[in-house]
Amino acid sequence: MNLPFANHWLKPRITASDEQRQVLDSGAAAIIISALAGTGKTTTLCMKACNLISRQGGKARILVLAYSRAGVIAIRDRMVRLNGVMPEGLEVLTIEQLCAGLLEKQGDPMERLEDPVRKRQMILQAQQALLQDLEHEHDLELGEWLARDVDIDAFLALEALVKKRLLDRQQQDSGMSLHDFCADMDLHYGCYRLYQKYERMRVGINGEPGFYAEGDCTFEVCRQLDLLDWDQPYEWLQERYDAVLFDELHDLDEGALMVLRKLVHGNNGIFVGAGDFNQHIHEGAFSVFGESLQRIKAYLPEDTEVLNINTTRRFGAEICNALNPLFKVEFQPLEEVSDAFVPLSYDTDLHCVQQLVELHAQVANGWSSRQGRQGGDSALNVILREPKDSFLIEWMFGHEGVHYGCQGISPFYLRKEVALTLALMWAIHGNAGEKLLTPGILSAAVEGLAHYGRRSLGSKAANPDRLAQSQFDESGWRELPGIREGHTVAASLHGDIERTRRYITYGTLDLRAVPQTDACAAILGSSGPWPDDAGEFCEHSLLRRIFAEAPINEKERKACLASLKALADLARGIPVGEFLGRLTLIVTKSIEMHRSKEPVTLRILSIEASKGREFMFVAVPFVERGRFPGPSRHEEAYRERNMLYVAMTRARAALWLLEGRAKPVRPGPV
Ligand SMILES: Nc1ncnc2c1ncn2[C@@H]1O[C@H](COP(=O)(O)OP(=O)(O)OP(=O)(O)O)[C@@H](O)[C@H]1O
Repeated sequence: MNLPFANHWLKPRITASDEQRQVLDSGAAAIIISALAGTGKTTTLCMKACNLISRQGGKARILVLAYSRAGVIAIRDRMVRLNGVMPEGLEVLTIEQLCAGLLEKQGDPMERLEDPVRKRQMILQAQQALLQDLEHEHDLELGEWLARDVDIDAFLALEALVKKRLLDRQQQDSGMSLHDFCADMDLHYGCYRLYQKYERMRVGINGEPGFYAEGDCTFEVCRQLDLLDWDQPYEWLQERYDAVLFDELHDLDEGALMVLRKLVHGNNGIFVGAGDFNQHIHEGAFSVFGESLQRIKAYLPEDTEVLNINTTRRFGAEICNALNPLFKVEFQPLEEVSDAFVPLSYDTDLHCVQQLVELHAQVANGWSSRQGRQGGDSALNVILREPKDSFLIEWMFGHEGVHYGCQGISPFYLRKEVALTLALMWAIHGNAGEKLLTPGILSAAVEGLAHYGRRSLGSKAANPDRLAQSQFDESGWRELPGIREGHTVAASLHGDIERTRRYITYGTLDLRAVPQTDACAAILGSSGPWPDDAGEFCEHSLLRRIFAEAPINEKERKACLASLKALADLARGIPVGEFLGRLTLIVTKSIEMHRSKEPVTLRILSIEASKGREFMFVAVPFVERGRFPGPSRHEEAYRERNMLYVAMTRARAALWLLEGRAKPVRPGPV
């Protein structure tokens, strides 16, 4: 195939199109731009920001918000492309970052909770505390439900829903009992009660949260706003900016909308928001965009203008023609833009990755030599639905000596569950004096050991007196090694197999310690025989036991087992020593290339990391019905469709769609 040669993306001259000009020239106090991917929404917001700044002699304070971190990166990128540098006076943040900043300014202590295992522990303590409370309440059904294992995933989904949709407030306004409200909204009553207990413990009796997990800062600001009358000003968002611009309006939930409303009504100049409902991909989240554009408009001034931009500036007619029937949308291309859409079929995963290797060679050699590596980004960007799909890609490209980078996912050998498996392989089969694995892999393995074994936890029950006072008992956590300590331990294990064995068995390098009793220690204690085939090793029942017993939620457990399977598929038929040797070679070569700043010619990205961004050459592999788009409940099916839409709309020059021959997605619609 001849790669398209087009000037539009080699020397982009960015002057506002007529559609964009409407936004720049509008005198409305608020504007909503509703448009498809690549039509220039982010660029238009950046143009508007530059316009306002220059009109105010460079003195304007402008807040540009995005829902996701990837969205923030995209705004910065477009701004630099447009303006050369980030203008002064511009703040680019996610809503959660904005809210975290406000809480910090208020002087609240801001402990962040990012560790999912610790969060799980908190939920289980809330369960214990609620069970204690129930001694005074005779609700047999709830008692029985609570006495069983709590489904952590269900809890997290309900928590996200309650916080994003501000359901507590809705329940109070409804006047219904919690029981009736849950029945009415199809929510699990027991789970809601548990959520309330967890929140009570998180926030404490004095209303000062002990910690903030992702989403809690926005929720806290919403709680503060809720205490105000509808039109009462909120000083932290009052007259702070000359304009507020919002990208990714399609992801807006009720909580974010509440914050946005206060910004818009707080004398912060004009408001411009942009969104594309097809890109709403947040799990279990709720969008007020799309059908309910009215909901947003109700929060904005009366003269809010809705403007549509139909012409995509990212890609040309070929990609538009592929997308329109597949997603039932109406992309309009610019005539002068040439692009290529190339559908390919594969029979097996190996066949799919072999085609990626060929495409990469075509892109890296053909294209960059024609451009003398001057013409911008000549990497192939592979966008994946599932992290497990990167194993075979990394393994094959690693063997080819290709310098690749991962965004939104870690290289497979640095994922905790994989690194732990590799360390166990080495500890069992390795020989003294060998320098297999790298300090980075061992560091991830030490993290894995703490994460899946959670060794010092669980042995110590939470203090019932603290629980009775609605307080978490975190004493067990303080004993766990911190991340820095983990790195130091890992560095001392590198090349020292005896020490590694000891660390896995005892969970410490302290010679007075007693052996652990968990699955990892059991593996080293077992007399074997352990298979020498690296693939069979990964499938061993004792290894699976680590993840079966780990204090993780079902989603993570499934992901760990999927990782093990993907690793087993790579390693099958290769003796452990050879497998670890080959892997170590790939990793050390990659570290060398990174150190010598060799350009990355292959990028592997998650959908989330690709959102809001664009690349010259994009391949979307492993596209099959039931895989990508994946299986989902009816209400979540739009999400799978939208993820494919996001992946397929990232290309500027060429898009390769690799579809499973047995279950292709085309002709569609998805
Ligand atoms: N007026 C213009 N002239 C030339 N190029 C433009 C213009 N407006 C936008 N572009 C280019 O079009 C491409 C898409 O723009 P942008 O990323 O802003 O679109 P978007 O609608 O925000 O995309 P997404 O929906 O994926 O977030 C970018 O390469 C941008 O530089």
